[in-house]
Amino acid sequence: MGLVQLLKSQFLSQLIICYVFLVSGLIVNLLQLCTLPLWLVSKQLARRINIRLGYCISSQMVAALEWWSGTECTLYTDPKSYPLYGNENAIVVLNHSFEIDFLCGWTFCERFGVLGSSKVLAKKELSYVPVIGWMWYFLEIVFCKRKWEEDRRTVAQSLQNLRDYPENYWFLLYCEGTRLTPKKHQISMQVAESKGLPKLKYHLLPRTKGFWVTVQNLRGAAAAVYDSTLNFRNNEMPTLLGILNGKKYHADLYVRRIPLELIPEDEAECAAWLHKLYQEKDSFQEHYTQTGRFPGPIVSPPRRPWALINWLFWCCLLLYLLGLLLTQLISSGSMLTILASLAFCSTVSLGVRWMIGQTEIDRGSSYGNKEESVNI
Ligand SMILES: CC/C=C\C/C=C\C/C=C\C/C=C\C/C=C\C/C=C\CCC(=O)SCCNC(=O)CCNC(=O)[C@H](O)C(C)(C)COP(=O)(O)OP(=O)(O)OC[C@H]1O[C@@H](n2cnc3c(N)ncnc32)[C@H](O)[C@@H]1OP(=O)(O)O
Ligand SMILES: CCCCCCCCCCCCCCCC(=O)OC[C@@H](O)COP(=O)(O)O
Repeated sequence: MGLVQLLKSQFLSQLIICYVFLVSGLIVNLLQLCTLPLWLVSKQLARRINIRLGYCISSQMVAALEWWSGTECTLYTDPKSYPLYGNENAIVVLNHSFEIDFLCGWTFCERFGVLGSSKVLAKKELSYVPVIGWMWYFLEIVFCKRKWEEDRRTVAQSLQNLRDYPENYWFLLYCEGTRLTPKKHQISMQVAESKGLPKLKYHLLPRTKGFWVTVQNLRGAAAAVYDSTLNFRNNEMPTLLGILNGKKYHADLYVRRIPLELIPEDEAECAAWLHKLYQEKDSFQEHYTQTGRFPGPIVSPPRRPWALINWLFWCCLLLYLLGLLLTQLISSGSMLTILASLAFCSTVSLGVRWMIGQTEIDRGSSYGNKEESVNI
């Protein structure tokens, strides 16, 4: 193990990264709160400011993936579609199989300049996660309870609000609705069987209602669906803790651009279209397993320096302030202050560990896990 790798694997290095993320994140959340009065005066200006503030948070995680862990992200796509990426609104359909799939998604957003404005249909529980969840309120992320009776109206309304969004965005949909586990897969395939649908080997059966409502409400605002299939080399199952440890992974993403006009308007036809899409995605994963690559040419966008620059800025600022604080603390010699500081460090460490837990499949929800949810 080299010296740099040893440094990356140290608890102290990781504690510093977490401290910078948490404190800068809370500062940004506070600044976002301050933009509230601006929404009444100029909604579009408030949105543009929040896009940049949001970038300060999400790009730190991207920088950790790209620059700290050195993870490589390869894009397989049609070179004719490539110039459109980042220059139009799009609905992204991505497989939900990995703990850091969202982070790889963010990395591609960063490389095409839409990280600050990127959107997702997220479970409501994530809105309570400090920093990320709070940031999402101001970025008009669409939350759902994964209960269609309650979601159909709120999700449609939130999507309508995005129609006049001032900057290009990608709207991410994990149509499976939850991360893949063997048990969820087994139950999901029972549902597929009961519906007379072919079984999927690598995906859960997609939930079609969210996709249909998204396509219908963003028709005319989004130009295309980006069908995206992600996998990692060497059968790796990457984790956020691995990234913080400086472990390098290699992500491969296969993207097909499908113009929105090609997607049926009728709900049942749209559902059938999505099921067919997932059967195709399954065949791409099979191809990847057999050959170690996706079909088509590689057109990879390079890393940009902005995420790293933002991260270095926050590190310098917050480590300087921490240094000042520690100097005062040591010179004061007060046992109480020293104990209070140790308590602060433990809180930061436990707080971020809890947030990382949100990304862990083993601690995932029971959604899609219960036999009673199968309508056979
Ligand atoms: C060039 C580069 C291109 C791309 C780069 C890639 C990506 C970058 C893009 C953007 C990045 C942006 C942000 C990323 C950052 C962070 C994101 C992090 C996480 C957030 C993700 C989540 O929170 S996922 C969870 C929430 N989302 C969803 O659930 C979406 C999918 N769900 C739906 O659409 C649902 O329909 C719903 C949520 C709208 C409603 O839920 P409900 O449970 O009520 O669903 P349904 O009514 O659809 O379900 C009932 C039907 O399902 C059948 N059923 C029952 N049991 C099962 C089962 N176990 N499996 C499958 N199906 C089941 C049942 O029979 C019903 O069938 P019907 O025929 O009646 O429909
Ligand atoms: C600089 C790096 C510092 C790292 C600090 C850690 C920050 C943690 C950020 C938490 C972000 C939370 C995003 C989680 C996304 C996710 O994957 O959610 C799962 C849901 O889709 C489905 O949930 P489930 O039904 O449980 O499978």
